[in-house]
Amino acid sequence: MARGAASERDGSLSDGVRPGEEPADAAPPALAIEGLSKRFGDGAASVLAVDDVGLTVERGSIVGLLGPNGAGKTTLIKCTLGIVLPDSGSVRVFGADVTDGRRAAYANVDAMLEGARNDYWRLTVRENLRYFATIAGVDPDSVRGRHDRLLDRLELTAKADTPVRELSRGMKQKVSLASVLAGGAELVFLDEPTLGLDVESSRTLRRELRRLAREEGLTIVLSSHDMDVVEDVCDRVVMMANGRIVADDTVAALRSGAGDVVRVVSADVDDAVVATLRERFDVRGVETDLGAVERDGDRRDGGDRRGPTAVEVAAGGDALYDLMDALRAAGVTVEGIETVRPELEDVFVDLTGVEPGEGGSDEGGSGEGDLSDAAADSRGRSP
Ligand SMILES: Nc1ncnc2c1ncn2[C@@H]1O[C@H](COP(=O)(O)OP(=O)(O)OP(=O)(O)O)[C@@H](O)[C@H]1O
Repeated sequence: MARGAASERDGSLSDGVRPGEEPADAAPPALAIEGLSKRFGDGAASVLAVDDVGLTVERGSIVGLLGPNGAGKTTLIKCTLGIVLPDSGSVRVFGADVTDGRRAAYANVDAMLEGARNDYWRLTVRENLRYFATIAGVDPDSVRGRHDRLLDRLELTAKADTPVRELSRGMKQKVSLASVLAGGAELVFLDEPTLGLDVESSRTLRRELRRLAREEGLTIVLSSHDMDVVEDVCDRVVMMANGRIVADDTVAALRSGAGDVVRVVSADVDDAVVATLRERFDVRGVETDLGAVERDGDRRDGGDRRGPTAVEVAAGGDALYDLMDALRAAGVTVEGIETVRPELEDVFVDLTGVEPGEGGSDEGGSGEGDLSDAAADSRGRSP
């Protein structure tokens, strides 16, 4: 995003309190969205991509935006960034209404949308950081120390003077993140920031995101289909489906609120028993004697399976008694029973009806190019 006279702080991203200002705890949130709606097209063929969404993101927090393909995440982010004009609703960034003054409101906002595509590949890593600091309105010499720290923490120091085009994909992605942070943005939108990264690079990037939020007060809105990344990094998760927010809570609260799932172990649990249970209960997983787990019909075991030995069933409260009755009626001698904590992925499937990364009610894309194109346009650059 174009940034105006961005701050030239060299060690911290957070504003602190200046004389005459309200204390930090009274400061407006980094992002406040109210009643935001966006419909594409007219008449019967129109799509209500975002449907009356309200969302507040506190300073220094990391919020994960999740949802199946077509849920409205991209449109919501585009509306928030001013790339798409919403039909109704308001967006305030650090208290500033974006319709009152776009340039000022977005002064400390930036976005990394599909990673490496936004960098200048012919420039070196350090030249990219200096360039993006400059277009953010910051003298690059004044933030040299900040750039050194970013390069160090993202393990890019050895490549600082290498043209970006010569780097691996993972490194390019880390350069993109560094570029986004080079000018001192205080609110950043990161679209699939770890997509395609190897395990080590992903870990480095996650660690740096956590540190930036915790130590420097950076506010991050992160969209990802990777539940591990979301669990690892995000303070809070906002799930969207069909243009609406269907859940907004911490990972722990979402998992604990998902209801009890019990795991029943027994040599008597075979395919016939599982089929019987499926008629009355929500069977979440089946564990075979080979140790493979089948979830929601997606079998991942090999060919030589002899049959399940454990089954996971959603059975909180009275349903547990019903389950025990059903097992007894099916001639199953229970060898072990335990409560299983649902994964964030289970919560996602429950709320949206689809697996992460799959389409929701609409398989169509945005129809107007992806976010990375929009971001590149808004920043006036091309790789
Ligand atoms: N420019 C457009 N014209 C028409 N329909 C659009 C346009 N942009 C988005 N849509 C529709 O709006 C809905 C929400 O799309 P959006 O891209 O915001 O979802 P998403 O959650 O970001 O999906 P993904 O995970 O695939 O990126 C979809 O039905 C999509 O087809």
